[in-house]
Amino acid sequence: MEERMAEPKLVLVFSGKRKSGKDYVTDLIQNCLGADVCCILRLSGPLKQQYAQEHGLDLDQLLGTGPYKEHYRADMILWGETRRQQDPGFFCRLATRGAQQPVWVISDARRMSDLQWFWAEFPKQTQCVRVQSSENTRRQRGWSFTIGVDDAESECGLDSGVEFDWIITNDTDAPSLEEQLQPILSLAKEAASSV
Ligand SMILES: Nc1ncnc2c1ncn2[C@@H]1O[C@H](COP(=O)(O)OP(=O)(O)OP(=O)(O)O)[C@@H](O)[C@H]1O
Ligand SMILES: C[C@@](O)(CCOP(=O)(O)O)CC(=O)O
Repeated sequence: MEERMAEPKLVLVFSGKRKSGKDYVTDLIQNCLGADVCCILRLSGPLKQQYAQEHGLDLDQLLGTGPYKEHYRADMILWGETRRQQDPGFFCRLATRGAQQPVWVISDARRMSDLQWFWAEFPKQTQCVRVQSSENTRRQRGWSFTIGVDDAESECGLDSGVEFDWIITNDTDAPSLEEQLQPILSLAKEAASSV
């Protein structure tokens, strides 16, 4: 039985490479709109929860930004992929369960099957947003290329074949995030206030 209570007015599905700033940008959006209007949903949330439980790990650290998560990333990816092979929408359904706000921000789409799930469930509401940063910037934020992670579907699954509705460049020499996010915020405010 589906636990979802309300249909969202807008679903912003974010993707981007590691340390491109997906969390930073989506937090900014939520701060601008308010938590009563906009929720941040992470597909990796239920994945990490289940993975931590099965492996006796510290969920808070897996949800954080530090090296602990990176240590387990490759194995978490493989673990999640076995679940997705059986049911590609598994984590999408869990992550969106019970969401009530009119604007949903999905912070971490990684695979075409993630986008396809949102397009199928919410064809009118779904907009795809790519966050991009140069490798240099990402390195300054702690990224380093890892075989089995940065060359795998988890990081490369949306590199091509997607026409993003919006592309946000999160680099110091790009226009400010406030400026770049303006049209998305306007759209979200409009959607949230529609009946
Ligand atoms: N525009 C910015 N200004 C200052 N710091 C930033 C900016 N964008 C990102 N950061 C910082 O860079 C780090 C990585 O950003 P963030 O966690 O948002 O990336 P991510 O794409 O969600 O990474 P991951 O895939 O590892 O979850 C964080 O410490 C964040 O605060
Ligand atoms: C295992 C995985 O969910 C980790 C995501 O971690 P994060 O979004 O970078 O915090 C990535 C994946 O599902 O491929």
